[in-house]
Amino acid sequence: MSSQLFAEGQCLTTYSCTLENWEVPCSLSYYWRLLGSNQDTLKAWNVQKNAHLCDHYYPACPRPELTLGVRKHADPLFLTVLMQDEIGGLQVLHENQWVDVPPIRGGFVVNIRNFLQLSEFLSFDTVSNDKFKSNKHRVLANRIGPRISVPCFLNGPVPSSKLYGLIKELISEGNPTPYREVQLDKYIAKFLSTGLDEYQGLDDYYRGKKILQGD
Ligand SMILES: O=C(O)CCC(=O)C(=O)O
Ligand SMILES: [Fe+2]
Repeated sequence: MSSQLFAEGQCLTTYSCTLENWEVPCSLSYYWRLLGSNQDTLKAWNVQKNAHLCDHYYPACPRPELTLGVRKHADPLFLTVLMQDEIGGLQVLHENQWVDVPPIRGGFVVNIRNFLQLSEFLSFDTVSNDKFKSNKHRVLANRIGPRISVPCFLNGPVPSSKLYGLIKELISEGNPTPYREVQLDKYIAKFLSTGLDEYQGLDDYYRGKKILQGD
């Protein structure tokens, strides 16, 4: 029987309370501190305000070799905190190899998402950037199932035509960003209208490259 974790009554309630009390205030502040930015910018971007929980339900698959649970992708906005059940199947792309992310009871997976990578580009040199990058991941289909996972997406600002990218106090002449500013509504529209594994994320905003249609 799968998903014992989620069958234990209070699990989701506990999870969302934990996120509310711990994750949102702490983990984002932590990344923000690593950026060298102050908490006012974090508040100004409303990163902590716009989070949602999502349930993924992966039925048992009789021919897992023919398909995937979720195709390769990087999450688009700030941070994802994910609780997965004991079935497993999540993999992360590391040095061109797919590496299993085994479920750890009571543990969360934290994915850096593209927007946090963009912010990070504003504050560190290229070497540091490589350490603090949004990751590509996927989920394998499994004969055993169902598998359940519950990501909490910390989305940051509500999509609008406002431009994001430069954390002004972190920019200096010797530390320019390779990315143009991002208009969040266009960025999200492109994410939603593109196949997960075709989605180029921040590549569209890399300076010198042709950007979105109509830009
Ligand atoms: O189900 C999982 O473990 C990961 C799902 C995922 O990658 C996502 O929701 O963005
Ligand atoms: Fe994801």
